[in-house]
Amino acid sequence: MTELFQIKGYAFGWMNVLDVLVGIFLIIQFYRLIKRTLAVKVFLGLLMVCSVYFLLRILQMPVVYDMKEVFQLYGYEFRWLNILDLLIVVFLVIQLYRLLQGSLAFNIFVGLLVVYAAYFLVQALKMPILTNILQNFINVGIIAIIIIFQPEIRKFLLVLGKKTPLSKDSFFTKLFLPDKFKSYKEEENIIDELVIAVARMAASHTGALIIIATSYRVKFDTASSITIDANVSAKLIESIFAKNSPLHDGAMIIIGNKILAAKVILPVSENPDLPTRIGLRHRSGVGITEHSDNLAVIVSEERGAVSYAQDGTLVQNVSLEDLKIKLYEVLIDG
Ligand SMILES: Nc1ncnc2c1ncn2[C@@H]1O[C@H](COP(=O)(O)OP(=O)(O)OP(=O)(O)O)[C@@H](O)[C@H]1O
Repeated sequence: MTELFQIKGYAFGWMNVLDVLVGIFLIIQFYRLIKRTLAVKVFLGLLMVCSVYFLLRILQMPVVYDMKEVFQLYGYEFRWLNILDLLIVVFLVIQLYRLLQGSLAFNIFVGLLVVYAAYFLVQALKMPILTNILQNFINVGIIAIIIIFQPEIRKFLLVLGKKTPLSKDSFFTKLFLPDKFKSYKEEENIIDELVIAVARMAASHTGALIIIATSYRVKFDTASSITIDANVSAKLIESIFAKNSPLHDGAMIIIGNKILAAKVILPVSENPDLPTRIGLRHRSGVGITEHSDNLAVIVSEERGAVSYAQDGTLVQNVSLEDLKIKLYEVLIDG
């Protein structure tokens, strides 16, 4: 095939262009296929990691790499890219620490770091047998890490995916996906109705557990639940959670603009770091958010306080204003 153009010594032909176009087409098709599911957040997270990876690869191209040194320290030369590299690594380690903090995986993470440190130590001390053993351990360790940290890796990619340029209000989305740039009247109405209901239930100490599911594939036990399938309205929410209502026990699931079900039994969180005084309503609210990007809104019957749970973290005693901001973040910015 004839050569079309050259970039930094690389020749590009028609096939390369076709290759890129087919690649882009497949990515767009795949995105459209999964855009209403939770997987889209993971996919966007992966896309972001890949983009950063390619960016870093490109930055290491000789032309860029030959930039002038910044300074010298004990005979080592430091370049701008070394500093950027270091900053990115520090940022990632901090993010990883924040993500794992408080979970069982954190101890495993520290254990793995110790193995790594030991490996570098025995290597520096030129102890071949130990070096070999630890090296093999580390090689297998990569697969072990993926298996052990599967929920955390998923959560990490979800967090990244939420902040990608494809978020609803990003410049990129407005420019290239104008159908997403619509008015959010319906979502704003849902938020208003929810906040009104929560305010009234908190004032009357009516216990409530509302799950706002952002993915259509929310999994819950349907055997015990009652299907509602009605528009979200403050009055309906209040009547469901009213103390003498036969539907008040358990959680309510909201998906899109519909109250999908009530009386739902959710998985209870087993996180030992949750405050000991909280009961099952709060624990099950946290439980449903641990491996999904649902938001749980909880009104305490005992204290009349409002809390929400997201990504397995419980935020207690939030004001109605804070709740509204969180709902905007989940339903509109998400
Ligand atoms: N697994 C579950 N899934 C959904 N809802 C649950 C679950 N377990 C308990 N609940 C709800 O929580 C209620 C019991 O709340 P409990 O007093 O144990 O929790 P709490 O967190 O202390 O809340 P409160 O502050 O309102 O008392 C039950 O009546 C039921 O409605």
